Amino acid sequence: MTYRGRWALVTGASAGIGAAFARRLGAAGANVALVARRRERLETLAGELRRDHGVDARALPADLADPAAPDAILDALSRERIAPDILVNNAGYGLPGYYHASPWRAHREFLQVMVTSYAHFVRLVLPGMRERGFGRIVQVASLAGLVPGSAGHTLYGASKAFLVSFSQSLAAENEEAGVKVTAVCPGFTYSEFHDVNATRPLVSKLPKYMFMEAGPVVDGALAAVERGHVVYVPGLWNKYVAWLMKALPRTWAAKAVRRQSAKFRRSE
Ligand SMILES: NC(=O)C1=CN([C@@H]2O[C@H](COP(=O)(O)OP(=O)(O)OC[C@H]3O[C@@H](n4cnc5c(N)ncnc54)[C@H](OP(=O)(O)O)[C@@H]3O)[C@@H](O)[C@H]2O)C=CC1
Ligand SMILES: CC(=O)[C@H](N)C(=O)O
Repeated sequence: MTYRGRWALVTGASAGIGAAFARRLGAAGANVALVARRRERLETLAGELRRDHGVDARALPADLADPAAPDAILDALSRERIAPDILVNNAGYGLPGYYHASPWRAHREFLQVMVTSYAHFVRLVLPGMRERGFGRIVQVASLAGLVPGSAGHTLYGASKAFLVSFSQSLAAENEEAGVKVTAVCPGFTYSEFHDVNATRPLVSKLPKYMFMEAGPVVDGALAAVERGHVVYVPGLWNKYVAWLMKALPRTWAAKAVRRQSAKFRRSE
């Protein structure tokens, strides 16, 4: 699939899965608007995309914990007459510990980044996509959004379950308008995610077959959105876990998640 001449907006583009999306989309000919907090990383990546793929690229540093950020980003793009045909909602992190152990501000900001900013970006780009009869919306959820909640990182699985359900409704509402929507649900993926939330010592003890590189996750996600696959789980192991969690009685699945997640969720 070529996206030559189209603009993509990628959040969380300064590292990991988001940076992989930006590179794959650039390689497919898309111009790419890059959003994250680390300006220097975005500018370096924008230069790489221009140099390696001959596409246009913009660095748009922003903290998505700021409720005004999505409007400011789309206003900046609109001033340059840029209207995204592709949105990759990806920015995210894990907030370790039990719910009562973090202040409400930490939870409020988490929900702003992981849930509200996603919904806000979609609302800002969707009308234009529908008018043009073309749109691709990829929302990076997680396998954690398809399984019962774990102890620790309390809002994480819930935020990802929201993205799965939100994407399903968006797909149903917009299929006729030429707008395709996919929630991609990776399992453990090599990125900075587990360094940022200081769980690397825990997850590094997990079997390697539980992990995937970001590139194949992204390749699968882009192929999934093109074929209209609304909830996409990359990798055989993750597909097996998703299937097992659906096949088991809920109480058994919840017990299994509780047992397994104790190995990689921080309780403090
Ligand atoms: N890695 C994994 O095992 C899995 C990850 N996921 C999901 O994938 C997505 C990407 O994570 P991943 O690539 O792994 O992790 P990384 O930590 O490598 O990348 C996270 C990205 O999100 C950005 N980000 C974080 N907080 C903010 C903020 N407040 N404002 C703007 N940007 C922000 C970071 O940029 P910066 O710090 O520069 O702001 C960075 O670009 C997340 O939604 C995560 O939940 C899902 C399943 C598995
Ligand atoms: C980052 C992830 O979503 C991973 N599956 C985890 O739960 O840590």
